[in-house]
Amino acid sequence: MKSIGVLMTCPMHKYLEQQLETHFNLFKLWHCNSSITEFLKTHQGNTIRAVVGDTNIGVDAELIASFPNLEIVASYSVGLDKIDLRKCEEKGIRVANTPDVLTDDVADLAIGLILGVLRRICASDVYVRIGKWKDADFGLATKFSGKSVGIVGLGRIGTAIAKRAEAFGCSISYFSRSQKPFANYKFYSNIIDLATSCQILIVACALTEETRHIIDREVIDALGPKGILINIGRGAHVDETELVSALLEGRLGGAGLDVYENEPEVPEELLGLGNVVLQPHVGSDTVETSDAMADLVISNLKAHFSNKPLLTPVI
Ligand SMILES: O=CC(=O)O
Repeated sequence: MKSIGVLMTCPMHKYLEQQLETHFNLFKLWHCNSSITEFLKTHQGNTIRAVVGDTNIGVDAELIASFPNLEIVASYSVGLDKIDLRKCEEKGIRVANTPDVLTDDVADLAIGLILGVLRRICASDVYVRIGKWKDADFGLATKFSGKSVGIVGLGRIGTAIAKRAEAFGCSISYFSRSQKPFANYKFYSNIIDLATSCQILIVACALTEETRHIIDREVIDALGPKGILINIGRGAHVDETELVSALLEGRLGGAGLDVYENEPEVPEELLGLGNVVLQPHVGSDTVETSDAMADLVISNLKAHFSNKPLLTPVI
């Protein structure tokens, strides 16, 4: 497979890069200023038969049109929102992603964010480091155990979060397109009702046209001044302007965010808020999971180019 041209859209995990270099003829788009036009000045477009993208730079219509021999997109992500799936389907391009291997990590981080916001872990860490403990006790935080948790999207990650929250004695309810027969949790067909009924609302669904800004002013107000919003999905699930004003005006109790609408930009106003915990889109970024995701990308590519079924096919 050493002669098969594979294009990486941006730097990802070093191990993935090494593996791609070992098994394929790897091209790196960022060596051409991340510009396809630049790339095509020095390389033949028809050498590329596979593209590996991620949550930063995926595979859009321009890229698809530039590589006439493109056969497969193997995304180093579970999320598919940066891939033009319709175009891929139209052109008969296969698509694979990295589900399952990252579920635990993302669910762990969701719980970490809840604890971070409610127990004020980041603020109290700073309190100790800057020597304030010597002057006075830190003060009280908010209990997590036993709270009511609402989950938007009860897929693999949503279910893993639910299981973890159950272990904290939380009552679980969820909103999704349809009721899940396997789940023993209360189902809401209306997200406003879910937000009204829970204390912590967690966004864990895929980003699609239907779920863009699913967390709008109405949902935020339904969650209310004591409610906590956790987002480990995508920034665009939340109307960020509304989120910021709700936090500034005290209409929302707090937020734990791993994702933002214009990453890596984070609204300035959030940086000064003590009831907010911010992470730089690292839900699946552990050594173990990143290696497993990379292995899955390689296995999908090898399967495709050996005419075997993809391990985690999307299309
Ligand atoms: O956000 C992370 C992913 O989609 O894998």
